[in-house]
Amino acid sequence: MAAPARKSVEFFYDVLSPYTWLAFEVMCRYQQKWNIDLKLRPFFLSGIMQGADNRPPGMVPAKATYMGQDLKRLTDMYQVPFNMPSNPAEVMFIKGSINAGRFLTAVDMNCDQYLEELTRQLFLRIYYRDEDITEPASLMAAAAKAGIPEDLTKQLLSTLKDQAVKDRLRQTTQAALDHGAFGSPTIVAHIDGKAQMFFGSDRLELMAHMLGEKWYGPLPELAKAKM
Ligand SMILES: N[C@@H](CCC(=O)N[C@@H](CS)C(=O)NCC(=O)O)C(=O)O
Repeated sequence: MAAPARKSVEFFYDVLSPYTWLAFEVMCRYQQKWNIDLKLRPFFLSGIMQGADNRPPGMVPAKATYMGQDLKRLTDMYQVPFNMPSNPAEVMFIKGSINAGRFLTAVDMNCDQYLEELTRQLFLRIYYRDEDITEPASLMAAAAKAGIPEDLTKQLLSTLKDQAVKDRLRQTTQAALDHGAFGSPTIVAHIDGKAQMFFGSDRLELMAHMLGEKWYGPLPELAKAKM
């Protein structure tokens, strides 16, 4: 009997979103375990908020307070080394992620073998070491940790204002909006010819159910070792 066809799962994300880091790490843990092709698709969360007429939950003071506690508990459970930056409002609402989004897009367009590790390194910068992700030197440092050769990084950084890169980031953002996105992470699983959209790091169990895959929790390796 032929093996069942692999299902494709698109992971739309912006590294400015701390919940997205959780979902990203869990999806990376599961990508070899499940019969899926995981496609990382960097988008621009501000564009999503605008396009969906939404606003970041962190702008509502009670939600911001709750999110701080929620993320602390969740990141412990998910084993993701999260630290809230010293000035989260500056990081999220002033500095933003346009350069990081364009850099991830350029990497996706030219050398996507580095995309997963570069994404992780950018998350580590903002949400572990409280470091900048907007300046070219910051992107250089993340790229070096992700193993991208220095000359290639310089060349990619020189394309951040190119129309092709801007258009691609805009198109990816629009593609997510077309699937009904209103925040990050937005995950689109293509199941039996139908695109199913899931929002949030807390919908992965549901997505596994829809995919017909087994869910072992956020730490599948540990769960396996215990069995
Ligand atoms: N419940 C979701 C929350 C994810 C979330 O709040 N994401 C933010 C960015 S950090 C967002 O885009 N929120 C849009 C909204 O809540 O409408 C989870 O656990 O992952």
